[in-house]
Amino acid sequence: MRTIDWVDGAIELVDQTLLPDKCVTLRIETVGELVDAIRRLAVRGAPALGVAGALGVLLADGEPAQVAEQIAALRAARPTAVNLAWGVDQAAAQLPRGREAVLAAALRVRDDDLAACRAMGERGADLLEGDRLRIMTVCNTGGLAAVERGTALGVVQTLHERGRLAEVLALETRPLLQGARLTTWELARMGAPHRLIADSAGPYLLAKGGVDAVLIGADRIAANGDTANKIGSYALALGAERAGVPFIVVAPETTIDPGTPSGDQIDIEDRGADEIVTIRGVRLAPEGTQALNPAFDVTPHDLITAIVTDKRVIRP
Ligand SMILES: CSC[C@H]1O[C@H](OP(=O)(O)O)[C@H](O)[C@@H]1O
Repeated sequence: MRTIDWVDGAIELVDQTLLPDKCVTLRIETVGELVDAIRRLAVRGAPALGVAGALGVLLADGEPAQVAEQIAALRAARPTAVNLAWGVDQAAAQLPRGREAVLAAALRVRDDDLAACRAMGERGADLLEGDRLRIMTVCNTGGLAAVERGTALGVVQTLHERGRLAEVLALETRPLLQGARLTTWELARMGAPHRLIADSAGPYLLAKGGVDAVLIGADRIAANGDTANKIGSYALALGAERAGVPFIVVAPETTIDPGTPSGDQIDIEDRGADEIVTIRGVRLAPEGTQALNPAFDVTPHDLITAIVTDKRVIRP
């Protein structure tokens, strides 16, 4: 199943806001529809956003000034994952050469992601030692965060295919519950053993000794290795460091941003109070309760054991 693809002149993508209850494919035909899908996380995950950005350039239409405005809006739809802007730029750079050149560039971004995810799965599984591995992970980093297979959960899938996976402990990942809704759905489809845990249980279970490695994805890796990822990643990194458990980031080379010197310069998306004080439209906190909602945090490079990409393993 492909999370996102170019089909008969439009983007088709799985609407992840409806999972795990319904698997619905949306047909996206305008930049406005795509920006909306990105903003409400119908399509999400750094690699998938890179592909969405590249394919989205093909949807831009009108006078040159209108095309430029649409491309700028697409590029800025979410700030933290470097892949979105990178994907837009890969395709937009070909606009002077015509639509066929843009299409070729966008399809190359898609096809490169397919190859990258398979390579990361192999490289990550090769890096880990042991035949009955217990893996902890946060958010969703499977095929739903890419075109297929994904990053950290792609390593899990490869471990499972090799018969080396004992269990996955998946953090539910408040507030949008990518772990509870999406990672469990993907692990069940794989037939991989797993249990869901509350986010705050992660560091405690690491301290208890039930985890062989923490595998996470990334939205932007700064030049010094500081890594922005879903909120809760930093807490796991602290817990892993204290427990002596390897903390491994799995991300394609396209998530590394040499233009950002360190984690301090990464723009962390704040998604507003509603996602914190309500859940699926039901209010959790008293009317008028204020909230802080950083969607990502930054793990300093010195808490990261290794970064596995499609081309190499990077150690501090
Ligand atoms: C494979 S990278 C996926 C990455 O994106 C997620 O964020 P979001 O669900 O808000 O797009 C999370 O940070 C994952 O690690």
